[in-house]
Amino acid sequence: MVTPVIEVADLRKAYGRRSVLEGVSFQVAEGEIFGLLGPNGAGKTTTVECCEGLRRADGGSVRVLGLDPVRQAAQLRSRIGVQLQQAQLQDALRVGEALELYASFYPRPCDRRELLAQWGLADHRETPFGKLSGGLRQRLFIALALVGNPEVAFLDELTTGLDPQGRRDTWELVRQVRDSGVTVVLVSHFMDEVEALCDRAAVLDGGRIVASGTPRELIARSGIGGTLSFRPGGPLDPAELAGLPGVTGVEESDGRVVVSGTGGYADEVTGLLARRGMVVTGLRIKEHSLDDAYVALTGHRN
Ligand SMILES: Nc1ncnc2c1ncn2[C@@H]1O[C@H](COP(=O)(O)OP(=O)(O)OP(=O)(O)O)[C@@H](O)[C@H]1O
Repeated sequence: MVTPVIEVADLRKAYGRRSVLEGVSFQVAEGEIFGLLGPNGAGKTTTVECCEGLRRADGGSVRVLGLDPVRQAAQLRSRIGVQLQQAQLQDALRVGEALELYASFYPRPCDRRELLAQWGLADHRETPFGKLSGGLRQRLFIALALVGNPEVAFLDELTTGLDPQGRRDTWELVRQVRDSGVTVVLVSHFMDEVEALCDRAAVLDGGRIVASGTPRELIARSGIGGTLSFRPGGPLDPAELAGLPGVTGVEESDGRVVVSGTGGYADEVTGLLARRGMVVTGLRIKEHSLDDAYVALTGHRN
């Protein structure tokens, strides 16, 4: 990895006697969308707040853009953008006023008109915060995180409260933000979101990172594999299939053969069928999703 934008090493944090982070380490590269996943209470927000300089770690080290978020807070603050998890604004504050207020905290804020248009808020410039729908509030919070032209944006619960189309639109906008050179750290509960959006992700559980990598790597690492099923055109010995590398199970029902496996098991099965000259029909391959991998890695249903 080229010089990482975020370097977290052996991060430790306790609230009173309760240890929440027990040696968390990960790195985020420039210009990537990095996801932080984990069950409720896993310590995601605490980790991100240590990166933002909002919380002081008990041990370990955190560097963001090469800066110590606590000791060099003033320098860092102007270079990062933060979407607060349960952010609230005064009901009477208008959308345009909120953006101007947040822009005033930064030395090089972006063009507010463009930002409003980009996030579909142009027609709501004069709308008071209290009158915005849940979806528009969410878009405003994201816009507020970006108004300072940050080099790193921390987005927490990005699409909570958005409808399916709104979520997809938001993902596309976040990709554009990434493509413009901003590094994005995304705290998310939604596996489909991480799978669709993140270049890499880390799974936090029990105060530690239990796995990290691209969504594909996380699925592969969880060892859950997938299934391949078909109707054979002639007799086939299930024991022969079961003996192939990566195959973890073979079942037959209703004339269909269902082979489960991991790694390159599917290539092994199709190779065997080809060697036997076996014609099959109704071939289906089902790969497991990041959702399945998450359950396998953490033992929690999301
Ligand atoms: N200020 C605090 N004082 C005491 N305990 C806290 C404090 N903040 C968080 N905690 C506890 O620390 C644990 C980790 O919280 P944190 O918010 O970091 O987790 P999270 O993974 O972001 O959870 P969620 O997905 O529910 O937002 C939780 O059990 C929480 O109750």
